[in-house]
Amino acid sequence: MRRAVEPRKRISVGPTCRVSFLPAYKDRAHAASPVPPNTKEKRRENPRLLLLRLLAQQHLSLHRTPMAAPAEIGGFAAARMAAPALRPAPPAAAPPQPRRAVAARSLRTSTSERVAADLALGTNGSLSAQSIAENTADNTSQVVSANSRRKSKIVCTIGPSTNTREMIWKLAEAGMNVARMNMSHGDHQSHQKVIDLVKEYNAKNTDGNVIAIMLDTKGPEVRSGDVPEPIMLEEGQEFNFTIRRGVSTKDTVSVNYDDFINDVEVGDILLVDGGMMSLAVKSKTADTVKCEVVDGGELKSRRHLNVRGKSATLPSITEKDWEDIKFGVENGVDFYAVSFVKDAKVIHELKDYLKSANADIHVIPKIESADSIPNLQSIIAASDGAMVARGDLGAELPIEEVPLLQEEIVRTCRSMQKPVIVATNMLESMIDHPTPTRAEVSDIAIAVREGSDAIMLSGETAHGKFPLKAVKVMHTVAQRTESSLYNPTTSPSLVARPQALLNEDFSQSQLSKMFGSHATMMANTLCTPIIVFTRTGSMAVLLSHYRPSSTIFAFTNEERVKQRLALYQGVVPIYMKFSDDAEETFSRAISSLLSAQFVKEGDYVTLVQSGVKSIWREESTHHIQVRKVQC
Ligand SMILES: Nc1ncnc2c1ncn2[C@@H]1O[C@H](COP(=O)(O)OP(=O)(O)OP(=O)(O)O)[C@@H](O)[C@H]1O
Ligand SMILES: CC(=O)C(=O)O
Repeated sequence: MRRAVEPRKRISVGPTCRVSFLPAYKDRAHAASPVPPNTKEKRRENPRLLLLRLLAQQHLSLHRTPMAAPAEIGGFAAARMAAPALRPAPPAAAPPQPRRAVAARSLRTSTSERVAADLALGTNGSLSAQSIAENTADNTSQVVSANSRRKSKIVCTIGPSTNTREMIWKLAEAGMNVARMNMSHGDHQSHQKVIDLVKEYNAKNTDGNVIAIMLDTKGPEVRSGDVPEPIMLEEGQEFNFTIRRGVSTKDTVSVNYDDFINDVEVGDILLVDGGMMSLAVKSKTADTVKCEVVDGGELKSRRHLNVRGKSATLPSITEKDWEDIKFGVENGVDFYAVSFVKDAKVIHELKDYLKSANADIHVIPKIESADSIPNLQSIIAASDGAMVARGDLGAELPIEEVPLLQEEIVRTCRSMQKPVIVATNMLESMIDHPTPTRAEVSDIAIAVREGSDAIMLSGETAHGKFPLKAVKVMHTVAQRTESSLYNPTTSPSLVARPQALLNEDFSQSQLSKMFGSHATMMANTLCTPIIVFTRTGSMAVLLSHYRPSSTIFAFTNEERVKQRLALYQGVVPIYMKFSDDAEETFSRAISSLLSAQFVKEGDYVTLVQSGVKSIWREESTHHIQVRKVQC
């Protein structure tokens, strides 16, 4: 059954119709604005008005033919030149138009010779410029509902507290977006169980709650051996680490790495569990490192050891990691989080392997090694995102560097349009307590404000006492922080971006960027969610990069793409088969959003349709429409 979008008929209109739309919108926009509309000067400053006029005069959508036609560039050049003329025209040039003519609901530009804006007219003639302006200005409820969806994604580490069917379901319902399996713990059998449970959940929940699977490699980490029970380390006592296997006494324990003896020097500081305990190296024998405890505590089984300021000389991907990577390929996981990456070479090596194995798995390097910092740009450029792995980062480098590095890594990923995860200790106290510290709450808020795509829970969900409460706290804090960030009327940077883009070359990717930016502005201005149709995921990723104020509902006909998009900020990925008939596809998409109660009758939605494999037509197309949802 085809339903859900308002039937419409397109009419080509000239500039007068565009002008007729603007005064009605303008008056309404001013009515909602704190600035009284009583002078032309003040009208000129109204960002909403300026934006709407820009959109209309730039003939918003770009229609690309496969060959880059000079006319396309001309279209944009014309738009640029038109910009100064956007100032309010003298009254004589902007006569009031009949309200019936309205309807800037569908703004479309062809950049062939015909450069025209198609303005859609509702068949009942009811959607006037005034009505859309009213709807926009009085659209508070839609803004609230569209924004009430959390945009930052939550990664949960699955461990003994959460590796059951019941807990995976509850975590998903509480807000988990990505399930992380740490290959430093457990075995393939236990991880297989988790993968199967997550896949079962995904198969049963097809309405937008998608859980991606991330396999986190152990990497070249140095760990102490198993101990039958925790060993208490007291400040000032002597304690030894030996490369002999299976040793566990009250003053000596094994390490799993033979070159530990060579990597460590007298005077080094050894950190246990990222600094929870520390020891100073006093002397060495052929197989044992003798230390004095600086900060004591309980040494449990398989604790992580770092040497302050040094990376281990092990290869970034160890033999165990290759086994785990193959396990990931067999199970079709969505992401690898790769531990202790030092340079881009290892990313290329892994990607080459994945290509040869025909495995479409994205690679997220964990930035945690001291050696990785000088190579940050090239590592991220070679990858599909990054994780700020603050635990080891703060052990290999001075702890006070962590916030600055976090900011830099987030910024670098954002500039390359790659997703970034901030990880470790986010709600550490909730491993044992049902409420977080205020500092932890602020930490989440900072990660969200910095623009991270995802925030991660480790021990909180893996072995903590309150895994569900931790997810709920993370959800609530992220959502509250976002509500202070995504206010279209106070986001001037969104208005500034296109000008920067105009200075770039008009390659296909630049046009896509410009289009994504415009679509974001349009959705922000009209306070609508965005619906994007994407076969490869790239336009959804681009829209996520521009951080629109409302949700991005990304419809894709590729399961892999749907899974992967679960990590991206603001994106709700939904699988759907595309019809050959674009209208049919739109209608089905709106119907599924209606039945999942993501939208309701009367809401406006911004439909974004673009890319080289567009559903709209054969050739590459960029197209934006705003439509009203009707049952
Ligand atoms: N699959 C698992 N099986 C058993 N215990 C686990 C599992 N995953 C995690 N844990 C427990 O939860 C703790 C926190 O998990 P996390 O993933 O942060 O590991 P980690 O060892 O602290 O550090 P890293 O993230 O650097 O590998 C672990 O130290 C371990 O005790
Ligand atoms: C996540 C992780 O491995 C770390 O923070 O060290």
